[in-house]
Formats: sequence, structure tokens, C-alpha cells
Amino acid sequence: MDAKGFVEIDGSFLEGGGQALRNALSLSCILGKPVRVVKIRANRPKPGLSHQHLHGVNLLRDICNADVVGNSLLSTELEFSPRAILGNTYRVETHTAASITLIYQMALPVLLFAGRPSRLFVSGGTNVAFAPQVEYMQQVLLPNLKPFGASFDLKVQQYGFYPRGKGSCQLDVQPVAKLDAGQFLDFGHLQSVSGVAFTAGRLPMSIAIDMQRTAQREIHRHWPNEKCSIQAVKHSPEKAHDNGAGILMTAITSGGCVLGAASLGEKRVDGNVLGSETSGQLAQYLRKEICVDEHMQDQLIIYMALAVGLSRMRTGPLTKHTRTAIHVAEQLTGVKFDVAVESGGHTIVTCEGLGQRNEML
Ligand SMILES: Nc1ncnc2c1ncn2[C@@H]1O[C@H](COP(=O)(O)OP(=O)(O)OP(=O)(O)O)[C@@H](O)[C@H]1O
Repeated sequence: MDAKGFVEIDGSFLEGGGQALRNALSLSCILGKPVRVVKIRANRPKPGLSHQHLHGVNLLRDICNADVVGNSLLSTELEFSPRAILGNTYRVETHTAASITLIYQMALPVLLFAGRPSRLFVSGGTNVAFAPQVEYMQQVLLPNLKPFGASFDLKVQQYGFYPRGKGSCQLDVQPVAKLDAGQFLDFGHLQSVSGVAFTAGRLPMSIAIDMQRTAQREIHRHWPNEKCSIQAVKHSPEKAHDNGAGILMTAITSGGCVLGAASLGEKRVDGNVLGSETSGQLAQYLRKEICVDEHMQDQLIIYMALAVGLSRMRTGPLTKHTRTAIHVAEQLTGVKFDVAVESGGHTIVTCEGLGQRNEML
């Protein structure tokens, strides 16, 4: 902590993207600790706050009635001094394709420690690159938060894609008194694979069907006896204004693990390629029998750090995002994460959480 009482977080460390900022500010609100984040997104081609990050910062400012210095577009340094988390209804209109799920990623842990239920409307992109697709948040993040005793309800009012955005969602969050420790160690065996392959706008339903068939065929090739059912949909014009295509596949195992893999169509969309890439990614997780997928890893770190008791996850090699999340969580909470690499490339991440209580309830 410096002389002015700020904990300084170096945003260029490891991944050097937006995640260090999101985790630092969420923890700042929950712990009531002022933070200064410097060198924000230093490793990105256009460093500093983008629309998504700026809207997230201003949202947390409103949720915590915080004092903020440096909250402007492309700013590379920010001081954030939170007050109590009250909980309310909030609206964020990004007017861009800023990722709605990443704004939710920042606000969700904070609202779990609010004094009353909250509702959060955000407009922007629901399915955009380098961020969880909204279906991933609903079908993979939500069940992975269950062991912590945390939950939310997420409704999509309108799907939105790059470059125009125009998506909108409603997130409802019930506060918790505390987070329980999460155990993600027992893979068991594969029980079923489900998911959704979608198109929207001018992209025809046949692309969704190609994604669906290829993805199902690949899973059945390796696991002929397990159920694999991917739904193919074309969003109506009322649900999505623009062109978009993507797929999310979710695997559930007998040990209670829920793993996801997702892909998004870019300029030229080949449904067979998207279906094959996504099922290939999921099959890799399943063959390795890991309990937490590559993207869920970093998203669970903040919950493990705050929980009461020992959380453990069995995953693949740690991503830079995860190591960044661990670094930020250790700096702000004082907890220690233990990372053990096992033969076969498994990693066991263990953390005795801070045992944070919700002072507002
Ligand atoms: N395909 C995916 N499925 C699920 N989650 C994803 C996927 N791709 C990225 N994520 C998650 O989105 C987050 C991205 O963090 P990151 O810091 O890279 O993004 P960002 O804030 O948009 O910053 P930047 O623009 O600086 O990269 C991470 O939590 C990561 O796990």
C-alpha cells in the first residue's frame, strides 16, 4: 500500500490485458480497498481503457459510489476508491459491440456481496471474439459457480455481434452471506454433451445445421454411447438485427464437471470448420479428464480467493489469464494459491480462501 492508501496493481504483468483491471476493481469493491491500476492493457495493440473496460469501471463506480480518477477512454492509469456495495438496478448502454459478458464478469462478484438483489441491463455484444459468449455464461459459468453457492439469472433480450453490437441482456443477482469453497477434482466419466449452434441475419440456417452435424458426429466418433445433442437455431430478426454465427458445446460428467468449448464465425463462415474446431477442443478436455476448461480457469480464481475454506480445481496447463488472476487475487486478498503440475499435464490449483463475509446483509 502506498502513502495515499492505494494498493498498486501493474496491469502489464503477464497477460497485460483487461482482466487484471476487472479483477482488481471487483476485489477493490468487495474488500473496500482503494486500488491504483497502472499500465492498463499495456500488452494490447491499443493500450488503455477501451469502451468495455470504461463502461465496466463506471458501472462499479455507480455500484460502490466510488471516487474514480482516470476513467476516460484509452486512459492507462486509474485510481478507484470504493464505498459500500448497496445493490440496485443498473443500466449500461455501450453503443458499441463491447462484450456484455465481460462487463458482467466485473460486476457479478461485487453484486454477490451487495446488501440486496440487483438487476443489471447491459447493451453491447452478446457473442464477440476474445470473450465468453453469452451462452457460455449461462451454460458453463453458472453451473461452475454452484459449488460456491453463487447463482444468477441471465436473460438475452437481443443478440448482438461485432461491429454494431445492439445486443441487450438482463442479469439478476441475489446476494450471498459468503461463498463456499469449490471442489473441481472428480471427473468421473462423460455423461452427455449438449449445446447450441446459431446463425442470425443473412447467414442461413444451413450453416447452423453444418455446425450441429459436424460437432455431433465428431463427439459420437469418440464416445459412441454418450448422448450428444446440439440444437441448431436461426435467431429471428426480432432477436438479432445483424449477421452472426457461433457454437457452444457443453459437456457434463458424472463427477459434476461442466466444461465448455465455443467458436464464433468471422467474415467467411464455414459451419463444418466451426463445428469441427469446437468439438475438437471439447474432445481434448474430455480425453485429458480435466474438470475445468481453459477459459473457466481464470474466471474461477476470484471466487476461490474469496470463499470460506479450501477450494481445489483440476485443470490443464495454466493460461496466462489464470496466472494473472492469481497474481492480482494474491496481491489484494493476501491469500496464497498453490499450483501443482501432475504427470499427464494436469494442474491442481488449491487455495484456502479469505472467508470474506457479506457485511451488507
Ligand atoms: N472462447 C471463450 N470462451 C469463454 N471465455 C472466454 C473465451 N475467450 C475469452 N474468454 C474469457 O474472456 C476474458 C478475456 O480477458 P482479456 O483480459 O483477454 O480480455 P479483455 O478485457 O477484452 O482485454 P483485452 O481487450 O485487453 O484483451 C477471460 O476471462 C477469458 O477466459
